[in-house]
Amino acid sequence: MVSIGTPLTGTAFRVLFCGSGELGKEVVIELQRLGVEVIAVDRYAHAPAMQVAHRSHVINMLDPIELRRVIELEKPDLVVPEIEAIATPELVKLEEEGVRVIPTARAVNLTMNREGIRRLAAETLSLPTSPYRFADSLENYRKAVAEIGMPCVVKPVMSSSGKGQSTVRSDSDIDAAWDYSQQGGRAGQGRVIVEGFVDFDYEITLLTVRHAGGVSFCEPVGHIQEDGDYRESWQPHPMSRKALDRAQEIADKVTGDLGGYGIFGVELFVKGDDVYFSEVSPRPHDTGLVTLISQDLSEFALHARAILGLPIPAIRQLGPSASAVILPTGESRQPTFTHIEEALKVPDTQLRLFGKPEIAGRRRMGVALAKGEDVEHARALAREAAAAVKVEF
Ligand SMILES: Nc1ncnc2c1ncn2[C@@H]1O[C@H](COP(=O)(O)OP(=O)(O)OP(=O)(O)O)[C@@H](O)[C@H]1O
Ligand SMILES: NCC(=O)N[C@@H]1O[C@H](COP(=O)([O-])[O-])[C@@H](O)[C@H]1O
Ligand SMILES: [Mg+2]
Repeated sequence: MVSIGTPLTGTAFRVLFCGSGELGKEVVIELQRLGVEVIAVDRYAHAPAMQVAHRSHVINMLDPIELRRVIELEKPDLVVPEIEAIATPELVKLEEEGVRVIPTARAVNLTMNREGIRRLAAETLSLPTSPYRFADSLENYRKAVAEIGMPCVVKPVMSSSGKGQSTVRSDSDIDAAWDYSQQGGRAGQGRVIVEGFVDFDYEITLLTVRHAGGVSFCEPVGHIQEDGDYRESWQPHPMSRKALDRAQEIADKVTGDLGGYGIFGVELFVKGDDVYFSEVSPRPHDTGLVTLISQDLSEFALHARAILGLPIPAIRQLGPSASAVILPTGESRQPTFTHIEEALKVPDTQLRLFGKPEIAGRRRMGVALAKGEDVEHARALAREAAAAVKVEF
């Protein structure tokens, strides 16, 4: 039996977030609705999820000592990783000592490093992936590129949202891609993955939720990425029965191995009826922001329910829907958003402004959401709404 006490008292059910960005913010809101006490942690103050949590801590989450200190101080019922950049081996130790990590410390540790999850998927679970090599010196990297062939995609093993990622199309790109990867990694320099370029027809995120009642899949989320970072997503993405079956099989296998309760974003490339595993987030996925408008239970609500051990008897898809990011470039510690009236004048359009306290360069600050007559219509409305919002620095 699940029991939830009263926040800020001795009976509270307490959840601690490692990472407090826009994805965590929506999960925190869902947990608040269920009367859960929430503690938000991140590397900087006033992060989005901190603004809706009961309290927060600012620490270097890559430092195992600081991470342990905060978890031992707060003694949460659940620790919910929200980003990859955490001292995950320390979470493995803490789990052995009885701390509950969502979905499992092993899942979080394996997926924070591309090498862990890629070897698990391709070598242990025999799932189809792009060909790949790992390298940690310029010399080995050049060898890896020669073996994989061009075009190929180079990524730091520890990075996300496309940071440090580039595609090598000709000899003249080779050294530049290495240099770029050495600047873009999040935790330490060096190791990269070189992946054969998959010439896919389309790519999807298959949101997969593992919960007390079993495994449920959301309708496939289609998306477009630029520079390795998401720009637009939509749901449902049309797929052949065969490709969808294959996608669900892959998602079931990989999330089954990672284990635990929660939502997973399984990233897949599809060519004809062939499906290739790319990577998986053991947490809500940015492309899944579309579910804020496209489903009765968003991926964030599903995560909240699953981690609490609550039932998910059905997930209702509400029709063709899309999201488009608000991704300005500028410098400010107090950006202002205007022309919001423009963005919201169309029926079935919504906006999320994340409330990030600073922008230095390019940063995702919000997202526009829309429903339409079909996916193309919804995409056009979401793009228009996102473009209408002006940011003043
Ligand atoms: N091997 C590949 N072949 C073709 N395209 C690729 C390949 N690897 C990555 N891409 C493209 O780059 C995008 C980002 O790649 P990937 O998901 O590995 O990066 P990421 O930094 O983990 O991004 P995120 O954190 O947003 O998931 C993919 O969604 C896809 O569009
Ligand atoms: N693809 C992963 C992803 O979208 N993660 C989301 O972005 C935040 C970091 O944003 P920031 O870089 O603007 O601080 C993370 O905290 C998470 O919510
Ligand atoms: Mg990805």
